[in-house]
Amino acid sequence: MAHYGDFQNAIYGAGLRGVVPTLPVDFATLEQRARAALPPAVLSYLQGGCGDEFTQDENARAFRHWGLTPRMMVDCSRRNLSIDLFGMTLPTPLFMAPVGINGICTQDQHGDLAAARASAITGVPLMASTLSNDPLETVAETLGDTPGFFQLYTPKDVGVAESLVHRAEAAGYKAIVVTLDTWVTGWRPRDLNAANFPQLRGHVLMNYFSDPAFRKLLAKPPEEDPAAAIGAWAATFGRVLTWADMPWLRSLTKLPIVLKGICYPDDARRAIDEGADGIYCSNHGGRQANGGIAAIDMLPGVVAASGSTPVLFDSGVRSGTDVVKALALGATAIGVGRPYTYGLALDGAAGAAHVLKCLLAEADLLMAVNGYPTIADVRAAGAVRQHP
Ligand SMILES: Cc1cc2nc3c(=O)[nH]c(=O)nc-3n(C[C@H](O)[C@H](O)[C@H](O)COP(=O)(O)O)c2cc1C
Ligand SMILES: O=C(O)C(=O)c1ccccc1
Repeated sequence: MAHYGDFQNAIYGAGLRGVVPTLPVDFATLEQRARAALPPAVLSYLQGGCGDEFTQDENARAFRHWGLTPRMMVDCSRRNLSIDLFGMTLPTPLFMAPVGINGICTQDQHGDLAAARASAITGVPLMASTLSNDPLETVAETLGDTPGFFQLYTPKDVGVAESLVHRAEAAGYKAIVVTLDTWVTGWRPRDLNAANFPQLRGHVLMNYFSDPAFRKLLAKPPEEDPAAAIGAWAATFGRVLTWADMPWLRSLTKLPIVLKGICYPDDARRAIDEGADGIYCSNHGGRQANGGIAAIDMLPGVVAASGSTPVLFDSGVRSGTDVVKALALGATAIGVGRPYTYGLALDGAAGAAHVLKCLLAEADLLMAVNGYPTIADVRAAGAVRQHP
């Protein structure tokens, strides 16, 4: 039986033939390489966060104060990393978080398709962002047999919102993930100092420009008057959602609805009462609000409040060890953002797939050494808060 950890043997084996990995296997070196390779405007948008980036830094740092407990004399010669989510069995708990700038992270400007190919290669689901350089239908086709999820930025215009959801359902996505924390952009000094916001330069707006309901809002098609189309996008981009919108959202689709950005137990309980099928505990990687608590420290409370409803998690996951820790704290599935996008920027689909394989190999080997043959065992072992 093949294991994700076998990637390690493959690397050492290649070393015997004088071949070392083209991309690093750790996040710090990967980020360093991406810093050198990316155009400054893309890098600052991708790497930066809100305010002085306290929350962003805390997201990653806080994983350090959670510790795992090894269990010995357990037969871990076979590991099963699979999880059940929304009636599907997925091979691993990992997924690619929605990153609305994937499109411009590859030189061909089709980074969304490269991310989808990485998903097809690895079996790690992609949560496709509303912000994309390729229409959601083309992204869905590129996923192959790997299930995908669609992340919705809910437009103010009801017709465009409904059209996006219906298109996602028709294209075969398995859930609609509604992002709650980004109807307005957080204060991002790196981008502000460079006066750079990619969407306002016309990037990653193809889901809107290809949408029949959006096109009806325009006097001329986007191909003829891009500036007016960008203006129409900016005008409709961010609907302020409240609980009163839940019946409407529910009425749009039979697909599971996941609410992204829930970090507080009462909000998780309310979301479930209002009909959400999944809770997504995330602080948007520290890009939206500064001054908050690290997302991983909010996870246990959200899990406790969510009962049997699945809890997806992201923000600050940088290694396979982080993946296992988030599982131990009760998350059902773990999203990763910047790390795979750096891989994408450095080597397209192969680069993103490399990053995902490294995360899975490290997680699998940690489970092997620590005596956790399944994800249920990881959860049962839990994680201990060790020091501040
Ligand atoms: C450049 C960039 C663009 C993002 N775009 C979106 C998006 O379009 N939709 C969304 O819901 N979240 C978006 N996010 C947030 C991610 O889905 C995720 O919550 C975050 O990146 C997780 O943190 P990490 O980068 O520390 O892994 C974006 C994040 C980054 C870094
Ligand atoms: O950059 C982001 O994190 C993001 O998702 C976004 C998208 C549109 C407007 C503001 C932020």
